[in-house]
Amino acid sequence: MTAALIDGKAEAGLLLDEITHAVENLRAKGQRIPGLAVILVGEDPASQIYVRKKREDCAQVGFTSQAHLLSAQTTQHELLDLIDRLNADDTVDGILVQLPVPQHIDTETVIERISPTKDVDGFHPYNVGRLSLRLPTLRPCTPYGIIHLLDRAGETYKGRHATVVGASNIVGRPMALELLLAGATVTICHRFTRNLRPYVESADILVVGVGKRGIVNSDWIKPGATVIDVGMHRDKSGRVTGDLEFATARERAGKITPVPGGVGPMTRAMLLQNTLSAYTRRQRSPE
Ligand SMILES: Nc1nc2c(c(=O)[nH]1)N[C@@H](CN(C=O)c1ccc(C(=O)N[C@@H](CCC(=O)O)C(=O)O)cc1)CN2
Ligand SMILES: [Mg+2]
Repeated sequence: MTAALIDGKAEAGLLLDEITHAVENLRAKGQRIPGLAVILVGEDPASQIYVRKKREDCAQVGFTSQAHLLSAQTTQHELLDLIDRLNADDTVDGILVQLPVPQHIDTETVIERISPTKDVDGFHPYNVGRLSLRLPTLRPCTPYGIIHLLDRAGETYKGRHATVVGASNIVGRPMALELLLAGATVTICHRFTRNLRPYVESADILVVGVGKRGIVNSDWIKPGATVIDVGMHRDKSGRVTGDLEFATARERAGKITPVPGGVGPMTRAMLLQNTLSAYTRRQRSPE
């Protein structure tokens, strides 16, 4: 069997078209346009590229955007001050701090400073708590994008076993909450899981977001399973690959996301979707 490809790039493009259309409608009615503020601390080259792409995405759909590119020496106090100003700025609907931040800054303190109503990354404990209580509001972009891709691929959840490998705050944990919300029976595997193999072998839906190649063996994939690879690795020649050995995984799976062109583009699209949702909520009930 050769798995059908889940085309994240194409799906993201469709969603961006819908958002563009929504912005055109707002413009036609003379209403305010949604705005995103992106903060980058330091000069990490990959983060610089992601921030630039996020601003290009905003321009494409017609959102306003501001970039705050701060030096690596920025103090936590200065960063929190900026977040306070953006929280109070009525033209800003979404605020995101590109991760990782430098060592001297505490990630959790920064995330908690962002108003939950503007937390378009969906990382604030308020928004993660709401997701865990089946009251999703602003949802972490990568898992939300994966659910979008699974839904569009006709996936069903009730009575199905979903295994999530990796328990990070950005991917694994919220992914498990999303799959639970959708009705799947969910297993989360992490660094203390002794024997990964049986959990992978029994997964109807497998999400791998470990950040390392070779942890999950593609030979373990249940024939016909739906496989989502969240990993992203760049080799010396610049080639981008996922956590899984793709050729073998594709021979076993029923449906599979490629890397690049799977989860990544959908993550970016969901950020815009969240910004539009934050805008709509704030228009309805401004603070
Ligand atoms: N504040 C946040 N920080 C980080 C997040 C996040 O969601 N919010 N996620 C990652 C980085 N990231 C977005 O910020 C991101 C990374 C990669 C892609 C992507 O589209 N990847 C492409 C391949 C890229 C390439 O070819 O260079 C793909 O998979 O097709 C999107 C978003 C950590 N930080
Ligand atoms: Mg830190």
